[in-house]
Formats: sequence, structure tokens, C-alpha cells
Amino acid sequence: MPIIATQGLTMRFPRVTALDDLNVAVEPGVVGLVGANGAGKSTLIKILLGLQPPTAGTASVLGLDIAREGVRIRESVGFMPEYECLPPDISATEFVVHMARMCGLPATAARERAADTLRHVGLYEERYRPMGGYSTGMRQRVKLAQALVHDPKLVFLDEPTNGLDPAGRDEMLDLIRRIGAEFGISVLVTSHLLGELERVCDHVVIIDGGKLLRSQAVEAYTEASGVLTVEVEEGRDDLGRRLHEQGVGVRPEGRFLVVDIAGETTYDLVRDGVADLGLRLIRMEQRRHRIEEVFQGDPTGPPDPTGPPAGPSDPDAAVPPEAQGAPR
Ligand SMILES: Nc1ncnc2c1ncn2[C@@H]1O[C@H](COP(=O)(O)OP(=O)(O)OP(=O)(O)O)[C@@H](O)[C@H]1O
Repeated sequence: MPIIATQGLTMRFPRVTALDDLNVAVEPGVVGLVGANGAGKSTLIKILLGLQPPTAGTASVLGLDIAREGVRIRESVGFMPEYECLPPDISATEFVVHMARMCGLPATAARERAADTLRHVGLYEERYRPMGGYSTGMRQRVKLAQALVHDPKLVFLDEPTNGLDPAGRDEMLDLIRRIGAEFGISVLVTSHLLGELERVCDHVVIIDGGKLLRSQAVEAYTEASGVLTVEVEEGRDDLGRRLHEQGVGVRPEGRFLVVDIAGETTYDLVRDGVADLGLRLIRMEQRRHRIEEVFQGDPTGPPDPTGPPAGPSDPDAAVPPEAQGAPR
């Protein structure tokens, strides 16, 4: 059963169409929802939580109808909002216990679940300090803990890495991966950064101007490319020259050689070259595409949500500001 399914979902505000005939279905797992600022991600989450009725169309979450079963959806789904929502003068423990009580847990269970959840998100030591003194990373963790405290089947995480430094972002992405893998909770996580979703998600949905661009398993975006990455301990240029003389398309890139694959013989030529030159081969692997490459240079493909190409070494290609707020 899909965890989320929408049919013709449309949300029109007076001046803008935030969701435009959206048809999408996603299976359990960690699902990324990516789009530029204003693409309609937060609007979709509010509608799926049953907090805002759509202008047209239908949707279900965990098989529950958003129009009739909003309360049951909110019982089974956790929500980490994008906006700042933490009172500064109370502690993480008080806040998360309160949220657990709001979800209907009895007092003792609420205290136990709050302590467990805060430990899972790495906030155990600081849990009695007022949240006003917390860093952005700690506040994001509290928001995550309150989304998990009632043991939901699915959590909606709206831009959970916003405002975090690279180390904080890595830790948050790790937590998200663990929520999916260790706790078996499905996740819908939004981001305007394609690279970070690729790292944690099983499936990525891309929307632009409220329209669906693609919805696919991550492997389908990152299928193998037509090049090999070859790394040798020393003698990279000798190997490159030899392959070039044999008619192989080859170019240096950092400490690697990037070799065009022209069939099985390419692997043999690299292997023989390494052996004949007496080199030590460290790696030879077929490169995989990055998600953002899917949208580059495809004139027949969908409009590009990712803007100009990001280098392969840029794991966090962002949707550029000029692609934001495109006319609908
Ligand atoms: N209550 C509202 N009234 C009018 N327009 C709205 C309302 N809520 C959202 N919008 C508009 O709908 C569009 C989609 O907004 P939404 O917040 O869903 O985008 P988003 O993809 O979540 O972007 P962000 O990451 O910036 O929050 C935007 O143009 C926004 O200005």
C-alpha cells in the first residue's frame, strides 16, 4: 500500500497555484520531496496532514483519506515543521513530554517516550536546559524528537537541515537514515538540496511550480554512467597515455583517470595496461550519475529544477534562487 497517494491534487491561492494537478504515489521507505523555494512542498505537507483542504483532487496518507480522516492521519504521522516553534524558556524534556501528552500518551509513558526519543536524537545530556540557549542543530533535534515521540508510522520532515552547518547537516541526515532503517518509520523529507536527498532516500519526488517532474527510486536517477573511474597508486599519466594510444577516450580528473567505456574490452585494456606498466590498481569502478545530472542537457526532458550543472564533486547542489518563484 502506498504511504502517500494523490490524485489531481490542486491548491490555488488567489495569486498563485501552489499545487497543480499533482498525481503521485509513494511506497514505504525514506522519500525525498525536492523543489525550489515556493515549489509547493510545505503546502503539500499541510494538505496531507489534513490541515488545509485542497482546491481540487484527493489524497490519502497510510490509506487514510485526507478529507475525512485528518485526525487519524495526525495520530499516525509525526510532523517536524520548517518554522521555528520552540518556546525559549522551557526545557526540551518539558516540551517533548507536553507534545507526547497532546498526542494522548499517559503521563508516565509520555515521560519515558520523551527521554527515549531525546536520547535517540542525541540530546540526552542537555535535555533539562531551557531551549532558548540551544544551538540551531539542537533546536532541530528537539523538533525531530517531538515528531517521533508518539511512535508514528510516518514522519513529515520539512527542511530538517535548514540552517545547519555541514557537520550538523551530516548528523541530521544520519538520524534520518536511522529513523528509516532502524526504527522502520517511513519518512517524507523535503529539501531544496538534491545532493543530500540522494544520500538518505530510497525514492525521490521532484516538483516544480506545484507540478510533478519525476517520482522515482534513487537508483533509477543514479543508474550507471558510461565511464569508469580508475585510480592507481602511481603512474596515472603513464596509464592515461597508453590507453589514449590504444584509442580509448580517457582524461585525468583529480587523482583519477576517467575512462569512456566502449564495451567489455575497455576493462581488459585498463587491466592489461596496469599489469604491463607494473602499477598498483586501487580502484576501477563504473561511475554512477548524480541526481542533479539527470536534469542536465536533456532538451526533451522536463524543465530543469536544479539550474546550472553542479560539479560532480558538489554533493549539495541547490536549486538556484533564479529558478525560484517561476511564473505558474
Ligand atoms: N496561505 C497562503 N496564501 C497564499 N499563498 C500561499 C500560501 N501558502 C503558500 N503560498 C504560496 O504557494 C507557493 C508554494 O508555497 P510552499 O510554502 O508550499 O512552497 P515550498 O516548496 O514549501 O517552499 P519553501 O521551502 O520556501 O517553504 C508559494 O508561491 C507561496 O507563496
